[in-house]
Amino acid sequence: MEQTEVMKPETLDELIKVLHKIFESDNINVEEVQNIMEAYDSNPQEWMKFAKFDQFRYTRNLVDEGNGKFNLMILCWGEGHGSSIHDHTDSHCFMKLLQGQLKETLFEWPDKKTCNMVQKSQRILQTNQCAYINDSFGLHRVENASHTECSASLHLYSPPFNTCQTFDQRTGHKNTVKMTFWSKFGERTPFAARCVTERLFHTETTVSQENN
Ligand SMILES: N[C@@H](CS(=O)O)C(=O)O
Ligand SMILES: [Fe+2]
Repeated sequence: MEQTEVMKPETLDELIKVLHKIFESDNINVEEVQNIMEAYDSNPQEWMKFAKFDQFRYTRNLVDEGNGKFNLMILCWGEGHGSSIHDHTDSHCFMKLLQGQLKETLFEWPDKKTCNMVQKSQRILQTNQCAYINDSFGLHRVENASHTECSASLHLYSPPFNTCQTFDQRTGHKNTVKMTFWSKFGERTPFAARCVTERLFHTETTVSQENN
């Protein structure tokens, strides 16, 4: 696949511009995106306005809607926060560490008969590193294992999605989960809107609304 020369985005804005350009095409070169995201040296001054933490759970903060081609967001992980085991709804998922470390544990899809969840591998992602996953790699869980430091990561999902499946590690049972934003473009998502969404999802479907 054709790859434009690997350039180093000097700022987050520049990175976003390059990503827009790359995703104009329908053929995505995963390595190219990964390289470009990794080449950006995280500068907290540039992304601080998006990074809104919660005391209890990791938060998802929308940064850019990528002309409908991708969603770019900053996830904020307090000490000990983590996600459930989940899939990525047939999308590309790039995850670049902006601050701190994150532990990523990879799992096989549960066995159809036994429902067993098998752990494949585990790694620690360091600041500025960019990981990649899609459903063909399996499932993962991400955790900030630190008890003293928070972490922040920049995620790009293409195409964008707002539900995924989570899996119980012991039983392999899955749940469909709606994924919401804690903030959008630096502004906290209105409380009323969040409540309405929650009510709709709890009464009209059985989809639970939470981070995964
Ligand atoms: N995929 C997760 C974050 S992570 O644990 O990879 C999310 O978008 O909330
Ligand atoms: Fe994920």
